[in-house]
Amino acid sequence: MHSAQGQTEAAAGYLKKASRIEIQLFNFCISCHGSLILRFGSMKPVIVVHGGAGCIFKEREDGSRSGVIRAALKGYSILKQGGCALDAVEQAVALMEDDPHFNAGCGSVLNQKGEVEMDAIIMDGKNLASGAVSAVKCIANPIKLARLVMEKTEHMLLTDYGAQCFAKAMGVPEIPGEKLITERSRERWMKNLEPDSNPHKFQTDLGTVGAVAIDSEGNVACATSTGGLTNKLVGRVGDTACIGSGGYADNHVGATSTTGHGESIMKVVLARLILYHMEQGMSPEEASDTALNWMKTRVGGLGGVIVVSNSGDWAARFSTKQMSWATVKDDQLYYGIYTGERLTKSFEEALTSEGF
Ligand SMILES: NC(=O)C[C@H](N)C(=O)O
Repeated sequence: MHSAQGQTEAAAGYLKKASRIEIQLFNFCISCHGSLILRFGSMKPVIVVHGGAGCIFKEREDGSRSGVIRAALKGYSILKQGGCALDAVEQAVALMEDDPHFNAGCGSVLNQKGEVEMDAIIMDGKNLASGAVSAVKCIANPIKLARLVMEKTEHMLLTDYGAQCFAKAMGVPEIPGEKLITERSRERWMKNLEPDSNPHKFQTDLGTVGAVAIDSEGNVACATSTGGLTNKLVGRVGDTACIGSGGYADNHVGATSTTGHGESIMKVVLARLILYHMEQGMSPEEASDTALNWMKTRVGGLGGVIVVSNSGDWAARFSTKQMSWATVKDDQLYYGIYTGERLTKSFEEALTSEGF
């Protein structure tokens, strides 16, 4: 009896192993609707980035547009050279963190005390590994620290002082907080401190950054980074650092990165909700619209999302007035800011015009 059971278990174990070997050899996956996606050879890489949903002031439009285009070109170049989705999203987001047009890294909005406190998350769709940091100060690229949390610790989220100690231990250079503060974010912070101010008016100019990608091996990844909300309470942690809210990536479905009103995004767990709708058979676009609409009607929150599916379909959708976004697929760049806007250029032409 025992030995028969033992044999059965051994056979089951062998089968598990055998099917795993097959999966590695042929790299196929069974989608949620039961259809078989065979990926002999390689996937076409795709990257989608966003520079935040909200209301982008006229004077910031050009900078915002060129910032997302540059980030998408950077990420796609990595993918085109055979780099992995994780590297592509990390580098694309780091580029936007360094760009003062966005509310992430340098250019982040200020908390009530006039300091920059940043949140970031990265996730690997291959094994669902993820790393995040929240309320971090005095580092240039929170997304790189989030990746170190993912790769060098057994944890998924480090915050504030602990994250700072970890950064030090990892040799991440500390920079003066002042270096992350732009004239614009200081002005806005001061305006919001005036007794008759309306901080909500300025919350519409959000500017969080994010990226999702699929690489030639069919692996997906996401990354999101933000300074959060203007004049937020010290220690406020937003959606960006929270897995399933600020982003989610799973090779079985796809990857998504979100932006918008963080507390609303957390209430509906927006990133995972989109992937859930895709598991139920919706396209990235339908899933995004359904989830954004749900967030609007259920909790009155507005936002934007970017999505890539595990078959390389993508979407950039928002319920706010604007969201800057850019995508590269099949060596073609697509980008826009306004609802319905979809401009296009070849990858090569864009590389030249952006001076890469
Ligand atoms: N700009 C944003 O997207 C804000 C971010 N979701 C937050 O609430 O922290």
